[in-house]
Amino acid sequence: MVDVNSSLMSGLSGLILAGGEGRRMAGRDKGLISLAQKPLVEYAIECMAPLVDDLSISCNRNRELYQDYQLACISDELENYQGPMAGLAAGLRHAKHDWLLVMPCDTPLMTSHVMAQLLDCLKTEKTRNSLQAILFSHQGLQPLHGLYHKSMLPIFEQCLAENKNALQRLLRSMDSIHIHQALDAELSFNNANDPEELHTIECLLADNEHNV
Ligand SMILES: Nc1nc2c(ncn2[C@@H]2O[C@H](COP(=O)(O)OP(=O)(O)OP(=O)(O)O)[C@@H](O)[C@H]2O)c(=O)[nH]1
Repeated sequence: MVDVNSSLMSGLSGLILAGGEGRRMAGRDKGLISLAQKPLVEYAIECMAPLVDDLSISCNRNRELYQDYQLACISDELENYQGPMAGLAAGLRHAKHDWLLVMPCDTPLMTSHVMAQLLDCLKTEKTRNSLQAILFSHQGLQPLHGLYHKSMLPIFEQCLAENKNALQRLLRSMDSIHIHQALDAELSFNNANDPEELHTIECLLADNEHNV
């Protein structure tokens, strides 16, 4: 298990992606959907807050509700929904620091301990200077849980301008990406795309609490 405190670094920005259309959730704003009486975005805030010193929410609707969390709310500044790459670009544009730690709002079982593994990969000067992104692999590449460097911003902007917003395809074509095999992360990447998956996660959460 990674020690979160030893992984803390000064000068890290954070972003929670909550700006999607939620079509598989009947168009509902996923970050605000309740799981065990708590909106999904709150799970992500609790996971990220111990790790970063400048946390923002990427949201395109219900700004007034997200503002209750006293965090900066960043919209994509693009017409229509162009996918998570648009949220990442806006997040990097507004980030105070060179590195941005990112997670989506729909993985409430993700923990600070697992996310901190990415910070450990940043510890050596050599790694820090040569990389543009550090991402998890867990049953495949997980581009929405990662560390992105500011130098990715022009790349994202160009892709978006050319309507090439497939994140996986872009990242797989780059060699300045480090991929870290996630440890102790059996359930952490389970995401709630639709009501059925949300129910499954609710049961897992109840089991977890029961076993503590
Ligand atoms: N800022 C921003 N975030 C997005 C956008 N699309 C998806 N996301 C976020 O990326 C994560 C994964 O989103 P998906 O489940 O693939 O897409 P979604 O729009 O939320 O849901 P569907 O419409 O059902 O695909 C979630 O945290 C979303 O909030 C977007 O256009 N802008």
